Formats: sequence, structure tokens, C-alpha cells
Amino acid sequence: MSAGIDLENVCCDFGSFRAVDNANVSVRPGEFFSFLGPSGCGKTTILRMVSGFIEPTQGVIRIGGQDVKGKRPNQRPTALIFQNLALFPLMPIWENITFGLEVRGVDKATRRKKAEELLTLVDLPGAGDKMVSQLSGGQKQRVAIARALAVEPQVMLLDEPLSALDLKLRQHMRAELRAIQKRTGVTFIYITHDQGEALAMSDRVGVMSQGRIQQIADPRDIYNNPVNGFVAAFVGENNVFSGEVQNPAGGMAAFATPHGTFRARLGASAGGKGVKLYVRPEHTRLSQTRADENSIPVTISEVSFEGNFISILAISETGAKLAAEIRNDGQATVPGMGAKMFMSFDAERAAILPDANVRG
Ligand SMILES: Nc1ncnc2c1ncn2[C@@H]1O[C@H](COP(=O)(O)OP(=O)(O)OP(=O)(O)O)[C@@H](O)[C@H]1O
Repeated sequence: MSAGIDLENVCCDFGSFRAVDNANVSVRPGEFFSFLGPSGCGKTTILRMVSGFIEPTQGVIRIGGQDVKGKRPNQRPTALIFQNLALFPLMPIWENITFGLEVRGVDKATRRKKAEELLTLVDLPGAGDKMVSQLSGGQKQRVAIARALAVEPQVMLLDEPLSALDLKLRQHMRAELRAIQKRTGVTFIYITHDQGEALAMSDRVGVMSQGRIQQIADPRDIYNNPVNGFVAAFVGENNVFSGEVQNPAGGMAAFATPHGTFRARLGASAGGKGVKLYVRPEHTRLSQTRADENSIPVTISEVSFEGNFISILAISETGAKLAAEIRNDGQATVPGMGAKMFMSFDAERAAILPDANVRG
């Protein structure tokens, strides 16, 4: 069984500091939902409110449609997994996994059987008699997940559970976690500051900054259609140009910058001042001749071969550093250092966006 979670106008204050500011989100039953944002943006506070360790200062949290106000963590159908797994070193794995069931008085034979089922689910069949010290970091993580699933939660809350693992293992565990979530159908709420993790695993992502949810969308939309400058700059790379909107019409506008006037898509509520132009490096082109529109004369200053792409740093005539990327299809021409070129981009691939949604 899985449950949906609704946050309605949820705020959390610590003294005079508002850590979560008017959060509204409906996580669907069986969904893998991530909160993504930099350190201190309020992700953990949201998780702690859902799990019942702290109460919202304002607003309502519903789990499976029920208002959970006043319910203690052990009265909620949630299980929490931290980066620090807190496995018991002196217990074999199977006992670690079914500890919660023992506390509830479940007999040993039933617990043993349940442990084997869960070990198979997390792809560690037969590991029940091993001790924690005999497992790798990734295997320990899977045991922690099995232990959380043993009490049959309707919602799993995961607080940066992969951040202690090395890069390769982290990438492997992303796929594992996603597969476990799909196999069980349990709702997962995952918090991370790692955009790669959030984009790779989630059905939807809520991007946060300074206590506010900036955008909730599926990973593609977050990346391709960020609603504001914070989301655009936090998720992936961008070249950012300051300037002024001119002649907005039909969702497009001219944008006057010190590098020239460019045409670009006009994001929602981006008509006024305090807006910037965002262009991803992979949406730029470098050529010997000036393109018809959105073309900036540059000098190539760094070329870095990254395997599947070539990363290029170019300097504009005004001294701005601009990033470009060339996909390595095996035949790509790599510009030389110091080469004078033009960087251009399509108007449809450039977005004029407002700054972040922050407290005024
Ligand atoms: N108990 C507390 N008392 C006072 N301030 C707190 C408390 N807990 C969190 N905060 C503050 O609330 C803000 C949000 O904290 P939170 O732990 O939710 O951030 P986070 O996005 O999870 O960050 P991180 O990724 O570093 O864990 C931070 O500025 C933090 O200092």
C-alpha cells in the first residue's frame, strides 16, 4: 500500500526565522518525488514535518488524505532513512532488517522469512547471516532500505541516503533505488542537493530555494523549461546575460545586453525588470562567421576534452566568460586556443526568466 502526501500552505518557523515558507505540494501515491535544493533551503525541515519530528508552524499535512497534526512519528505510516544508516553491528543482517518486527512481537520464523523476502527485493539474497561489517557501503544502504520496508510503510522518506557513497556506487544505487521503489510501489520522498540524482530517479522534482518551492515538474520540464533564474542556474549549466526586455510579443522578445540585442523566449512573468537571459552551453554553436541572429564575437580561451563532449570557455569582447559545448560524435572539429569565432544560439533555446521566488 502506498499513500499520497499533501502539504497545504505549510510554514515552519524557528524563532523569527522562516525555514519553510508556504509550501504547497501534492505527492501522488506510488510516486518517486524529490525535493532538490542547496544546503539550508529547507528540504530536511519538510521531511521532518512529514515524519512527525517537528510540527508545522502553519498549514496542514495530510498523509493518505488524513490530517496528521499531533501524530507522533511512530503513529505515522512513514519510514525514514538517513545518510547515517544506524545499523546494529552486533546483529546479523536478517535481525537488523526485522528489528522493527521483533519490537512488534512478530515470531522468529515469520521474521526470518520476511528478511529473506526483503533481501531478495533489495538484491542481496542469502546475505541474512552476514554481519554488517562484511558488507560494502552500497550493500549496507540496501539493508537499511530493507529494514525500513520491513514495517510496511506507505511512505519512505529518504534524507540524502547516498551522499556517503563514492561516485560510482552512488550512480549504481540510483538505479537500484528506483527499481526498488517501482517493485514495491511505495511512495518515496527523496531529498538531495544533487541534481543528477533528482533528475535520474524521480517522477517529479520540487526545486527549493530559501524555504520556498520554486518549481514542481517532471525532470525534463525542470531542465528544459525552468520557471525562473534560480531553477535554470541550479539545475544544469547556463550562460547568464543581464539586460532589458524590449518589444515582447507572442511569447518572444528582444533582450538588450552589453553583448548586443538577442531574441529569446519570454518566460512567464518575465516581462519587467530583474530578469536575465539564460542559454545552456549545449545550446550554443561556434562558427567562423557571424550567424544571422544571436551571435557574439568571442575568443576561445579553454578547451577541455570530456569524452562524450568538448567543453569550451570563450571570452566575449566585453570580457565575459561564456561556456559552450560541442558533442563529440567522433568527427567534431575542435577550435584551437585563441581562435576568434562567433558563438550563437537559437532564439527558441534561450529563455528570459525572472529571478528566484524569494521573500520580499
Ligand atoms: N532546529 C532548528 N533551529 C533553528 N534553525 C534551524 C533548525 N533546523 C533547521 N534550521 C535552519 O533552517 C534552515 C533549513 O534547514 P534544513 O535542514 O531544512 O535545510 P536543508 O535544505 O535540508 O539543508 P542541508 O542540505 O544542509 O541539510 C537552515 O537555515 C537551518 O539552519
